[in-house]
Amino acid sequence: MRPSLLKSTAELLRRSRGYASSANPERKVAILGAAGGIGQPLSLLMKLNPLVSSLSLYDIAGTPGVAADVSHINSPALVKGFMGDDQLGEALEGSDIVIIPAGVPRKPGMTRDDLFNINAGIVKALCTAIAKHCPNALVNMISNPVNSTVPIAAEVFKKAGTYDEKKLFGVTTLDVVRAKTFYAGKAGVPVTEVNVPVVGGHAGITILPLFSQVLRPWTMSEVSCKSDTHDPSKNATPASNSLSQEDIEALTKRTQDGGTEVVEAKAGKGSATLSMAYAGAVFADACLKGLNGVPDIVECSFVQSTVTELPFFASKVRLGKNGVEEVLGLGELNDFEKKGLESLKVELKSSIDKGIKFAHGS
Ligand SMILES: NC(=O)c1ccc[n+]([C@@H]2O[C@H](COP(=O)([O-])OP(=O)(O)OC[C@H]3O[C@@H](n4cnc5c(N)ncnc54)[C@H](O)[C@@H]3O)[C@@H](O)[C@H]2O)c1
Ligand SMILES: O=C(O)C[C@H](O)C(=O)O
Repeated sequence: MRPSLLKSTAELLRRSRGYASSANPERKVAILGAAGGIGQPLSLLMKLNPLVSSLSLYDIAGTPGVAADVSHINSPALVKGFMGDDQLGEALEGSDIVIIPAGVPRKPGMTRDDLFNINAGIVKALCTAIAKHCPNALVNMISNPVNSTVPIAAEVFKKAGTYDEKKLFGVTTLDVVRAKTFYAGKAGVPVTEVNVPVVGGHAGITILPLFSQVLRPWTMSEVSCKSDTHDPSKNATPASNSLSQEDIEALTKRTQDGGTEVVEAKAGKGSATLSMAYAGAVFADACLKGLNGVPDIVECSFVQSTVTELPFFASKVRLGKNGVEEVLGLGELNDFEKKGLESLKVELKSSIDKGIKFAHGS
């Protein structure tokens, strides 16, 4: 059979089996770094997402095995593996969302910035290919240091003439996942009744959880892989008043050091992979829902921003058909949070500047 006929037959089959509709159109998701510690469980979770019709798994090695394995799962997404530079273009072609967990992870004693020298080049090369092969895709950047890799991506896209600030996201969902879990554990409240905006960036003190705004989920109907629907009328739960300032300060530090806690526990075998895959899948699911026109999808993300004087900043973002629909403000901060906000700006600015400088080749 001719390849074009094969393709249209497969598409017809999928549609006739009810996998795509006008509300849930065909969606292609590409994962770059799919054979890695995050990439593999993330590939599994995206294969389970019913909004994905085509899943493209790319890495420099190991993807044929991962793709063959994941492809046997009886969910709708058609899985294809791609390996090496020669196949990157095909992997990206037609993608609606590109998720990037490619790059090296930390070992004990390292900061995320210590990864810059290797990961900056990887991200620059991958984003150059995205600009060429799927310039309209939403990009979910996981590779560290996120505070620098997102500005690198922006500069690469600007140079290629494809930059759209609505379509570039630093994935900071794991900070939110941790803040919710740690808060619920300490306050003794069900984790499903907790939501914590985490703002700033994704490294050390640049991670600022706003525990004064501990909210009931924004009408989250299910916990797993569901993004939150924002309802500003739902305000602080009584639980937000139940912890002492000392507890809140300890929870803030634990959230900021959450990545290091995992790096040390893994003792040289990498950083968070499973919780990150979960967080990455939650964020990608939110992006897919936004693209599909589901209203009021809100997640925290590190995006181009005017919330502060810094060009990129993580805060709550409303997602829509074009990516970022609205960057939401910080809300009211208490004195502790105001101090945290001022202290993080110097480090965050320096990481952003470092990324921009690298992208310009200086
Ligand atoms: N944003 C976050 O919250 C967060 C959380 C955890 C980890 N991370 C970061 O994610 C990255 C990946 O972590 P991991 O634990 O999966 O690492 P890993 O080493 O297990 O996997 C990385 C994968 O990237 C692949 N890779 C390397 N260069 C590539 C290229 N040019 N193109 C495509 N693939 C390439 C490798 O072959 C490997 O399979 C690290 O930078 C880590 O710091 C971010
Ligand atoms: O801590 C790391 O190096 C990985 C990641 O950024 C995390 O927060 O777990």
